[in-house]
Amino acid sequence: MTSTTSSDRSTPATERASRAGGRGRGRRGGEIDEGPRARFSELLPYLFEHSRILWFIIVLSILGAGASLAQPLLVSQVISIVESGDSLGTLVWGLIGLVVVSGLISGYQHYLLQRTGEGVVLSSRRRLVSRMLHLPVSEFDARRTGDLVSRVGSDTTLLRAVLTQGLVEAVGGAVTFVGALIAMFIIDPVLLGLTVLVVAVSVVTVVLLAARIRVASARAQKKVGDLAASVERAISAVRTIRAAGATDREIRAIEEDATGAWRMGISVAKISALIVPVAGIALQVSFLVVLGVGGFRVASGSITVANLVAFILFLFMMIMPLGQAFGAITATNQALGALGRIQEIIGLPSEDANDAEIAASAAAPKTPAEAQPAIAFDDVVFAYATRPVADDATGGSSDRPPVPDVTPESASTEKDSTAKRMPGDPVLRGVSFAAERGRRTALVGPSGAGKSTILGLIERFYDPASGVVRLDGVDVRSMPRDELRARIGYVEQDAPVLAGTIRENLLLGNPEATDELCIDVLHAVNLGDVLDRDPAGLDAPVGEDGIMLSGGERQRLSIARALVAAPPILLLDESTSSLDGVNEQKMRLAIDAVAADRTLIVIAHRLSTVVDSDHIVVLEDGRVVGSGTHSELVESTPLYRDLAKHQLLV
Ligand SMILES: Nc1ncnc2c1ncn2[C@@H]1O[C@H](COP(=O)(O)OP(=O)(O)OP(=O)(O)O)[C@@H](O)[C@H]1O
Repeated sequence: MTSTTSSDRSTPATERASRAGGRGRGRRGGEIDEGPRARFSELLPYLFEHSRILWFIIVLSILGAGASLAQPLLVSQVISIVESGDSLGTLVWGLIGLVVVSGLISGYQHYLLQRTGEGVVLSSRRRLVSRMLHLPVSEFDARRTGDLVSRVGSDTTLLRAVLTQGLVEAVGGAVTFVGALIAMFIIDPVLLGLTVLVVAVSVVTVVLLAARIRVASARAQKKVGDLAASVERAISAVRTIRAAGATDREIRAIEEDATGAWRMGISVAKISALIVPVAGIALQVSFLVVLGVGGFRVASGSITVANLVAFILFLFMMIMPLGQAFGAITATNQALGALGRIQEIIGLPSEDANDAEIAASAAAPKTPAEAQPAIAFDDVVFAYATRPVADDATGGSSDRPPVPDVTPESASTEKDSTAKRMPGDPVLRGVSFAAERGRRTALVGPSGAGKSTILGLIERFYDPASGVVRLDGVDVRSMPRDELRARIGYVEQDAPVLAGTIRENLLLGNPEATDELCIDVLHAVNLGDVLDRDPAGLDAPVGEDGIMLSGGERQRLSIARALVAAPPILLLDESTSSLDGVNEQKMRLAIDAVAADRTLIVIAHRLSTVVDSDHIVVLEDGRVVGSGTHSELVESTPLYRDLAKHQLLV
């Protein structure tokens, strides 16, 4: 493992790189692109999921439109009857009834739309989260956690607006619009001609502005992602930041991101502020034109007063849906901006996308499983994929991270072990070793030698560029990942304790585990006393990141979590953090208990943990430079001898 802090460990490589280069994109003035964009057709599947209810809402809005359209006709009749001095009879009641019915329809429709909007948000979140948690681990190396969280929390909510702010209502609005247009044509085609002229100008303006809304909205969402990433970074490292006296600097940096988000939000607001009054202005200008010209036409006897009133009411009805349509255009464009960010993740291949292909090319076992070591590495070469920081800086691109072109030849090129490794250079360069079944194998070597990477390849977080990793003689690439991982317990270096209770942590890998098993395992790793501390026992909370436990307890709880699943093979990446004598002793006893009946591969930073291992593999700069028992290695391997000397073991 590299000597990073635990908070660094949990943050992707490109973020670390971008921090080093000046804290990322928001700071590099001017280079903001609008990121991924979605097409309208990509939005449709989300709407089609609710097609039944949407059809029902459309029918309701057509009914509502009919009820609204009937009102001016009734009003016109009322005026004519009043003018002729006849009795109004039931006409007024009919009018009142119509107003009530259209109010009820619109209220119910509004509720259904909100509900369906929430449904769209829910399904987009489901798809996004399900894909996100199945992405290859390398994707998380290259993306910012806060930005991913913001896609789930914030971008998805913009999809709701498509429904609640118009798209479906616009369908009913279209009926009202067309109905009003026809009625106005019948009443007075000349007045209608003038009205259409005014309205056409406003429609063209809105269409031109709409495209800019989408771009501005996508930028705004991306800025919100930046903000979330910065906040996540500051909160996850809050202690380090406080201790370093960097709180105010972090606040300023976050404020910069918040201001960036605000600025983009203002851009959206400015464009929509242009769109919203366009409908109002269209209404006012057409109203004035109709009133002025209509007055003349009434005076000249071309139309009656009752018809002019009906025309004006229809005019309102025609303009109102236009406002809805403008709202729908704005909301849809905003949603498409957000959908681009959602689809970017959903469109990424999942971890197991190419598994069938890879499995077909995997090496077949040559000897029966029983005769094979539990884990074997055969001339394994591996390099981490590189992704330019700029990509991350634009919120990540949908391109796959470039896979480095590593060949066994390039990997075996003799290199000074002190030479600086460049991104994309192999981290493992022809590693071969075997971990025998039921034995304890230790991996030791300087920081950055590639020890944790080896465990990552066993778990298939990554696949080798060449060479084979075998489990019981079978190429791990030919096994379903679930099956592979079910046979292996993995305790990461500084393994995270999940916020929640002790029980929730223990049941992570085995939800069926009984309380007895959990308690036994806690005792096995010397954690029995945490149960006595809180009357809640297994249900005692551990705090965010296990903050209510000591460093040593957190490590042992992580081991206990792996043990509850009773894996035949356990990979243990010992923490680099120093433990006091008592804790180290407890840790050693825990490892002994763990090793008793299973294959254990342990990465040891303290040689004292591994001197009595059955087999020790010494790594340096991605190569195996020695293997054997402690006493053999002290004799045969200078690097091991030095390490042992440093740690006062010889
Ligand atoms: N996710 C990653 N993306 C890119 N490079 C990585 C990643 N993880 C590790 N590396 C690099 O690979 C090299 C080997 O790292 P690894 O963590 O395997 O070393 P290690 O021997 O376990 O170190 P340590 O003893 O400090 O934990 C290091 O140079 C490290 O910077």
